[in-house]
Formats: sequence, structure tokens, C-alpha cells
Amino acid sequence: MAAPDGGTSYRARWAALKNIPPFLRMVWQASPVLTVAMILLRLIRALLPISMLWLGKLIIDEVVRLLALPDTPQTLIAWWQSGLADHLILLMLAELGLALASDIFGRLVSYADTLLQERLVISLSMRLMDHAADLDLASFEDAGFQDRLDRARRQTMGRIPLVGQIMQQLQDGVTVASFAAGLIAYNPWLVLLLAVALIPTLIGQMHFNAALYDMNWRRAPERRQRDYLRMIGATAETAKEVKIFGLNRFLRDRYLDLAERFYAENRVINRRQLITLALLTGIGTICYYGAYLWIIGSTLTGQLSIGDLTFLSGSFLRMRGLIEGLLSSFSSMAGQAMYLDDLYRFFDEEPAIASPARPLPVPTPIRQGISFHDVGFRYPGSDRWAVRDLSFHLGAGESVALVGENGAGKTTIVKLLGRLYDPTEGRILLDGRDLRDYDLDQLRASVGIVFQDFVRYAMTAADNIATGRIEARADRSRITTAAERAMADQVIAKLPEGYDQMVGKRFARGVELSGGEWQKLAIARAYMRDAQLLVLDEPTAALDARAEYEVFQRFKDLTKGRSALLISHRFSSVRMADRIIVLADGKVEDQGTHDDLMTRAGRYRELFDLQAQGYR
Ligand SMILES: Nc1ncnc2c1ncn2[C@@H]1O[C@H](COP(=O)(O)OP(=O)(O)OP(=O)(O)O)[C@@H](O)[C@H]1O
Repeated sequence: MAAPDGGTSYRARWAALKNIPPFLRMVWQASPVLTVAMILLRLIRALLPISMLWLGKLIIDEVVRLLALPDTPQTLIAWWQSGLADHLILLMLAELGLALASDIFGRLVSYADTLLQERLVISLSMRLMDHAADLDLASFEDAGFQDRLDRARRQTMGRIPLVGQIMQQLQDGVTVASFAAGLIAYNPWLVLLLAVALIPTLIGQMHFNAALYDMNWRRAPERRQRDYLRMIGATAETAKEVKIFGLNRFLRDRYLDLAERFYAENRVINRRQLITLALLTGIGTICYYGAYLWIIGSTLTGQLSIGDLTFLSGSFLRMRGLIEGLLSSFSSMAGQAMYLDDLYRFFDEEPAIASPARPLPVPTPIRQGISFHDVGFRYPGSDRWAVRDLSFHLGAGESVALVGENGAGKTTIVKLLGRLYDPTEGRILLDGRDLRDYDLDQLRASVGIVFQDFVRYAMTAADNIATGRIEARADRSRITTAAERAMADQVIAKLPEGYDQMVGKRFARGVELSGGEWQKLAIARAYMRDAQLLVLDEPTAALDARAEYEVFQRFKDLTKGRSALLISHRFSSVRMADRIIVLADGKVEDQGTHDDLMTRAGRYRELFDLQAQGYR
């Protein structure tokens, strides 16, 4: 994948500003009410600074005017009684009112800001999860995609403050415009001076933000590796092996090596930034004092009043701070907007596996079964065929076992059955129609697969089973029945909190289970479904021989009338199937019942004898 137009070019940065409107649309979608409230609050707040400064000027001019009067009162009470200070008092009250309002609006803005950001996190996270669920499994197994996903996930959290930043930007923009209007009224050159002082800083800042983005972009794969090393160096899942094999040193050295390279490049860019920006800011300061000189000079020559002096120098000071802030946050905003590309690119990713425009309903019951016709499949990015010229039939109501050595293609067949992938060549037919013609959700709902590497959810035991049919999560009797069928009920009976026991060590109160116990929970998931085709892809490897035998025996009984596919390396279990398919190098090498296969001097008998010998 090519890098986006060199992060170092300003064009890329300006172009990234186009990402802001869609981002604002997302903000709006996250909460229209809060967005409107935020804009109104900030608009009011934007006009308060100039109003207060102007009142300050009026107050000073009034004081100067009063002091210049002949025979001024000598005490405060006398001032009060004379009524001369009435106007001044009014002005001061107005100033106090504005100061109070400014405080209150400030608090309201940060309150609304926090709420809006929270809403955005929620809404973006939901979109991310929904979209990830729609994408193909192939995407998740692709390293390039994982980098994109990683960046997109980061964006959901990392870009959230951008909301506040854009809003602040708008607010400061309005404030600056109000000050600029004031300055222009006095002397347009003042505004120009200010611009000359600040533009070089803006360009410098933009340049360095782009360089940092560019580096982050290029280094995403390494960063993922670095984070992965840190993760395996310090998590509960890996602690055992890391200790026993003494991997700590190896992991931290590799981590350090990657981290140092990252750090070195980061330091170079940051150092350059330090020097350049220090110089540019110096120019800004000189210009600022030039303007200050003009203001003081004009006051001395009587062109400006003392109130004007305070107003102008106040405006100037505030504006400089504001514009500097605006420019730097504008350029950082543009920089952040470049990161948004990653988020959008992720959202733009379309799944290749989807329902057709006019999907067929999956037949219930399935009458003929499933047939593979010369199916060939290559994993994306791989030039090796995982299966090739594969043809076999899985009849309705039939139980079939797949055997074959590691890498023979058993799991690949399971993935093809669940349409996690589509064949590269050939066709898979369900009751005579291509799997691709059926409604995808219905198809997946009619197969129940327990994978070899099933997920161990850090949730309650009941939820671990309910994931097999999450809509039935509240149906406790369905869950307990599924548990009994999978012999998981015995596991659960031993848990202090039974079905409501948190399992796994990730969270507090969690109880760790043995590998076999986890497998029983996973198998129970299959029984939660009303699947017409049930697949056990070797989820029984950690079960002892007796337990596996029993699981398979029950599986066979309980799936009567439904199609079942069993994968196991244990021949004692495999022989229970109506038919056994022997796979080698992604092809069907032989098939038949156990007895058939044992009469032939093929791979099946060889493997069977090998295993049997081990037990003698
Ligand atoms: N995600 C993947 N990307 C690329 N190649 C893969 C992927 N998964 C499997 N393969 C390759 O496809 C071939 C078949 O793998 P598969 O997992 O189907 O074998 P299996 O028969 O289930 O093996 P095992 O008994 O070890 O589970 C293997 O050569 C494997 O290297």
C-alpha cells in the first residue's frame, strides 16, 4: 500500500482539511443537541473578550476624565453623593457581569465538550465494531489490513479531542475577528504587522507536524511489532512460557531495538522543530514590539487616549496569543485530519463476501446436502494451494469425519463451509445451488462451527455458552441443556458461582479453567444453535481420550438427522462417523467407513496403526 502523498508536502496537509466536514458530520450524528448547544455557547463566549476589553477602555477613559475635572470630591462618599461617578459605576457593574458570565460560559463549554466527546467515542466505537464485523476474515488475516485496523482503532480514541479543538478554533476565530475589527478601526497596519509576525511560524509548524505524521505512518508496522512485544512480554497469557523459557531478555532486547530506532528518528525531527520554531517565534516577538512602539508613540503625541492605549495593547497582546494558538492548533488540526484518512479508509473497506442482490433462502431442512466440486483455494497473498481439485459430498443427516495430517486442509474446508472465504476455483453447492447464492446471515445461522482456536470469552460461564446463539442469552434452560449435552454441566457445577461465574483470569472474580474445560464450554455453544450442519473442528484436542470419545458419541447421537462434520486426530473418535474422508495435500485421497478403509493398505490404516501402536 502506498503512503499517502508525502506527509512532508503542505499540499497533503491542506488537502487533509477536507476530512474535517465528514468528521463534523460524525460529531453531529453522535449528538445533534449537544453539537448545537456547543456552537451557541462558544459563539457567546467568543464575543466576551472584546466586550470586556472595550468596557475596560471606557472605564479608564472615564477615570481619566473624572480626574481632570476641576474641584473633584476628596472622599469616596463625596464622590458617591456628587453623582459624578454614576456612569463609572454602571460601567464597572457591566464589566463585573461580563466577567461572571465568562466564567459560567467557560464551565458550560467544558461540560458540553466532555459530554460530546464521550458521545463521539461511543458512536465511533460502535461503527468500528459494526464495520469490523462485516469485513471478510481474509482482511483480518492480512498484515496490511491489521495496520489499517490498528490505526483506525487508534483514531477512535486519539482523534476525539479534535472535536474540542475544532470548536475552540471556531470560537477563537470569532474572537480574533472581533479584535481585528477593533484594530482596523484604529490602524489597519497593526493587523498586517501581526500577520507578518505569525505566518512563518504557521508554515514551520505545519512542516514539522507533517514530518511527524509521515514518520508515524511509515513506522506503523514496526510500532505494531513493538506493541506486540511489549504485550507478550507482560501479559497473563504469556507469563508461563516467558518464565519457563526465560524469554524476557530476548523480548525486551527486541523491544528496545525497535523502540530506540523509533526514538532516534523522533528526536531528530523534534530537535529540528525546536530550532526552527524558536527562530520564527523570535521574529514574531520583534514585530509585536514594533506595533507596541507605535501605540505608545501615538499616545504620547496625543493621538490616542490612555483608554485607547490599554485597549490596543490589550487587544494586541490577546490577539497575538490567540492567533499563535490558532495557527499552531490549526496546523495540528490539519495534521490530525490527516490521521482521519486512516479511519475513513477503514470505513471505506468493503467486504468481498456478502449476500447476493437477490439471495435465496437457505432450505430447511436441507435435502441433498453439501457438495464440493473441484474446489481449489489459496489464502490471500499466498501462492500455495491450501486445497485443490477437492470434491466430496456431505449428505443431509450424514456424519462425516475428516482426517489428515497437519496442514492437509481440514480447517480450510470448514472455513469454506461457513463462507469465511470463497473458493478460488470450483464450486460448493448446497442442495444443488452455489453457497454464494444464499443469504449470508441465514447460511451462517444454519451452520454451527466450533473451531480449533475457539474464543475463551472473559465473561460468565452462561455467556460463554450463550455466544453460540446470542439471541437466546436469556433462555437459561436452553443454556443448561446445551451445557449438559456438551458435558460442560459438570465443569459448571464445580464453579463457586455456577453459571454466573466469571471465567478466565482477565477480570476480578474470574476463575481459570483447564484447556479441556474451556473446550466443553465451547462445544456447548454448538448445541445452543439450531444448526442444520454442525462442525467440530478439533476442539477436543485438550480433552482426555475418554472425554473426547464421550463428546463425539453424544455429538453423533444429538446430531441425528442433521449433517455433522468431525475433525479429530484421534482415530477412536473418528471411526464413529458414518463416513471418513482422508485428506492429503488438499485433496481427497480416500473415503469410506472405518471398516472399508481398514481393509485397504492406505494412509488411513497406516495412521490408525501408528496410533494404535502407541497405546500398546
Ligand atoms: N490464514 C492462512 N493464510 C495462509 N495460509 C494458510 C492459512 N491458514 C492455513 N494456511 C495453509 O493452508 C494449508 C491447510 O491448512 P489447514 O489449517 O486447513 O490444515 P489442517 O488440515 O486443518 O491442519 P491441522 O491438522 O494442523 O489443523 C496449510 O498448508 C496452511 O499452511
